[in-house]
Amino acid sequence: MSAEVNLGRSPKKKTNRDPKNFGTTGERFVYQDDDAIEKPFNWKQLTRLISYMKPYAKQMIPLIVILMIIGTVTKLTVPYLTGYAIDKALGAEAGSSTSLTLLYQIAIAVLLLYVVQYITGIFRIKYTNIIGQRVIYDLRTDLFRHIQKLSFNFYDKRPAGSVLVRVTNDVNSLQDLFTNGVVNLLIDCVQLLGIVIILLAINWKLGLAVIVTVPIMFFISTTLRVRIRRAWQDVRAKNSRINSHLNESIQGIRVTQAYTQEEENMKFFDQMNMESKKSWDKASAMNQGFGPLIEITGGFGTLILFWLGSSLIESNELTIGLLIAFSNYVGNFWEPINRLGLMYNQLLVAMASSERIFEFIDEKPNIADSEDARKIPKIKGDIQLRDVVFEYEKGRQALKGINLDVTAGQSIALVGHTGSGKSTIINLLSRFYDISSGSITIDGYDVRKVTVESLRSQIGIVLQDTFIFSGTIRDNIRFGRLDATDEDIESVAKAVGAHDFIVAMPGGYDTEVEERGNMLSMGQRQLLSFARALLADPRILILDEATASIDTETELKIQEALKVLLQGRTSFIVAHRLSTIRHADHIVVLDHGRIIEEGNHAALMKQQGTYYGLIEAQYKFL
Ligand SMILES: Nc1ncnc2c1ncn2[C@@H]1O[C@H](COP(=O)(O)OP(=O)(O)OP(=O)(O)O)[C@@H](O)[C@H]1O
Repeated sequence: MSAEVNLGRSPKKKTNRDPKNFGTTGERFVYQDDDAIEKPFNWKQLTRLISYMKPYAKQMIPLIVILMIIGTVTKLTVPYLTGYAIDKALGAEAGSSTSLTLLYQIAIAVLLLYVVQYITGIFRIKYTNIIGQRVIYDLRTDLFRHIQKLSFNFYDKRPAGSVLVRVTNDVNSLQDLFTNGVVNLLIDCVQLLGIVIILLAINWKLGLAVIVTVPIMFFISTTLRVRIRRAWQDVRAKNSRINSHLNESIQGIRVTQAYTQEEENMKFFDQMNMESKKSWDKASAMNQGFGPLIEITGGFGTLILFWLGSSLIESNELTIGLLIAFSNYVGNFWEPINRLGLMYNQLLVAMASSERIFEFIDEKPNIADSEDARKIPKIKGDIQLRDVVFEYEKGRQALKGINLDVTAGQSIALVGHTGSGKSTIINLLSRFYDISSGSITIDGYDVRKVTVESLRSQIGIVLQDTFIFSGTIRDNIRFGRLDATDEDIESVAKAVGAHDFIVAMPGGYDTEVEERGNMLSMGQRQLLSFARALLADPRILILDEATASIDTETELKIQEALKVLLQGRTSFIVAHRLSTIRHADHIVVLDHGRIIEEGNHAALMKQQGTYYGLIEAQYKFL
């Protein structure tokens, strides 16, 4: 696109007003909950997610696995050595005597094991973080590259906020899974297996008795955690509704005060605040119950251990040292089970996030080059519309058979009531949508048969809602043609009459403007967007004229700038100002998707038809 396209401004957004989707329903304020926050397991999706690790798998995964195995083995050796020390060095085993030398040796061995465990842990975390960060980087890049290609109809159906949430929150929520989750899952499984084997090897009877508590533990850890997490999610959802309401209230404070709606507003706020408090109380109560419940189950395991263990010691089937080692292993048991419960939770959330991310990645742009698409050569600017029919949604025609012949260099003003189809025509010319039937040709080339890039790069678009990106004024103009020199930029700014106000700004062309250019006036923003379009020097120019009223002086400046901008190009203007309409070579009057009148201003006024009525009604004060 040679000039500017504002994706944020989708003309007619449809919102899903199904009450089922609303969290808080009030008569006036309705805040929609985000999509599902968790989804059941989906192996295919998980495999697809994990495939993002593939590029790094060869390099790092073997190393991580080795570090993980060393770490686990060292960890699991310590309890055994402790038991051994008690039996052999402290003489707890029948027939053995106290040996301080052996005790020191074992203590040094334990210390060394801890050091090894610490070092392997550091490197393992380092490498898993590297993989995690790279995977997230790749995923974010893929997603951003893809959403930039998606067509207008995709954005028509989705509020900008939901797209944003996917690129930020959903990707971030996968971060934990990749940095710790996958590796921890492996470590925990290996550790659990190791402990089970050791327990059974030390004493199978005691081992079996203790392992019985595992399913209970696992059940508590997963089920209860799921419920606790949901409760906290509910708290977050309620808080985010409060935030939405706050945001809306503050933004609309002038209207609220003007209509004395403060009390009414307060009632809604109070209701939401109360809901948030209730959900917090609930979540917090559940949270407090979790720890003690785990401890009680742990205590139950210890009870079995000591009850059965003591009788095994009596019958000489177990030594005191081994019983202590056993109890240490059991202590180590809960840790991985607990983490697996956490991991299970993380996976459910990751499933929902990845589903949403992949839904975007799998969305095919509607507007894509056909297989035999060719580059359109340098455009002259002859345009033909033949029986153009278009529907945004099946069965509702926005254009009902438009025929139009435009010769290169002509300026066409599109006028008509709101919803008559003006914006639709300009959207179709640059192929933001494909027509349902008929044809649109530029210099004899059907727009569907040429590459989108070659077409759009020769069409400039200046939208009503001028989009200013954060950066300098110079950068904003340069957006029209990235290789333009500073001299080119100044020369187009001068040509459209923007130079004077730019140099009067504190930093001149290097003044930083905020995103959306709030520090610039409407007229200044318009002039900047004209400069941007002029720099791009497109053969066809599409202009959606701003409707906002501006003072007469700025109006004159804009008209002057327009003259420069339109010179020598074919232009389509969704015109709102009488002066613009009057200067157009050809005026097309639309009504309910049809052309009902066309000609120049004088001829159309003479007809005393719809155009005459429109001008009389809308422009008589200008
Ligand atoms: N993205 C969309 N999805 C569905 N229908 C749409 C969409 N955009 C426009 N329409 C419908 O198509 C018809 C023509 O709309 P269009 O935006 O072209 O009108 P317009 O003449 O430009 O109006 P305005 O002067 O208000 O901008 C209208 O009935 C409108 O509701």
